[in-house]
Amino acid sequence: MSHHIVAVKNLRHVYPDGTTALRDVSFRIHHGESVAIIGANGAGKSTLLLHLNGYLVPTSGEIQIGDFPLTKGTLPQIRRTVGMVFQEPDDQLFMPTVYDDVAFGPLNLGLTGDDLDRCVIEALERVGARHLVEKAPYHLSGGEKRRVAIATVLSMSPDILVLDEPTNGLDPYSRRQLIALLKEFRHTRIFTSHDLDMVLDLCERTIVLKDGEVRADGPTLEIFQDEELLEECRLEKPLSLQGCPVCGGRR
Ligand SMILES: Nc1ncnc2c1ncn2[C@@H]1O[C@H](COP(=O)(O)OP(=O)(O)OP(=O)(O)O)[C@@H](O)[C@H]1O
Repeated sequence: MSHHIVAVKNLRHVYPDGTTALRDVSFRIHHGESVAIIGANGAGKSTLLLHLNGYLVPTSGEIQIGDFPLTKGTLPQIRRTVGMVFQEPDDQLFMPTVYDDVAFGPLNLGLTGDDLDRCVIEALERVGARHLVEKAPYHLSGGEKRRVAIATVLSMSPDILVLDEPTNGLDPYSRRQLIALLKEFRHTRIFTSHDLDMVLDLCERTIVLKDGEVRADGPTLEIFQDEELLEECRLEKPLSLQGCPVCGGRR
């Protein structure tokens, strides 16, 4: 299914203040893959994700989503395919009620009436936020906002789900719920996270960014067992690989 491939070729991004956030990033992600993008603070993870549906424009290089190169002309099509959950839920929620926020995308696609209601409720139920439907987003707690932000994207039924730090601010129960939800999602998943146990649990493949470059790209377990690589990229092994006396340790 070529229409779900994400291909990034020689991507470079320089911010207007002269900061080079991405230097020469290339990779290909195929349909159904679950891929983590990890790296220390400032490695370029958010900058990279924001290119995947055109929120940032490359300084140079190319992005292809399925059969379409990402250009101004293909942007509407690509935004229907790639659902993006931002790092800050406040960047995603801007309507007076949770219902309106979750309905915004499907409404723009032409859904109305009972079909729209069903779509909104279903998306909220999937993230355990059905009870918040009438609330004002700015009254929600941080974790509730995050769940609703994810629902705004699920309501669009994207083929590719892109999430920036999805477990940030979630309590342990909600974190586990979210992991279960992401496991259920059968299409392509790409996300950044400092929650390396979640990465190990959810992603067969991990891309490590360092100073705006791909430093490693391969099977997640292999990456987490490469101590030199982790040290060089200022990363730590997931707790479950540290023989942690509290969590029992997998290895
Ligand atoms: N709008 C901006 N203008 C200038 N520089 C920026 C801007 N946004 C990010 N940067 C810089 O680009 C680099 C990469 O930032 P980015 O947010 O992509 O990193 P990150 O890997 O997502 O970090 P974190 O783990 O802290 O979220 C950093 O040096 C950052 O200071």
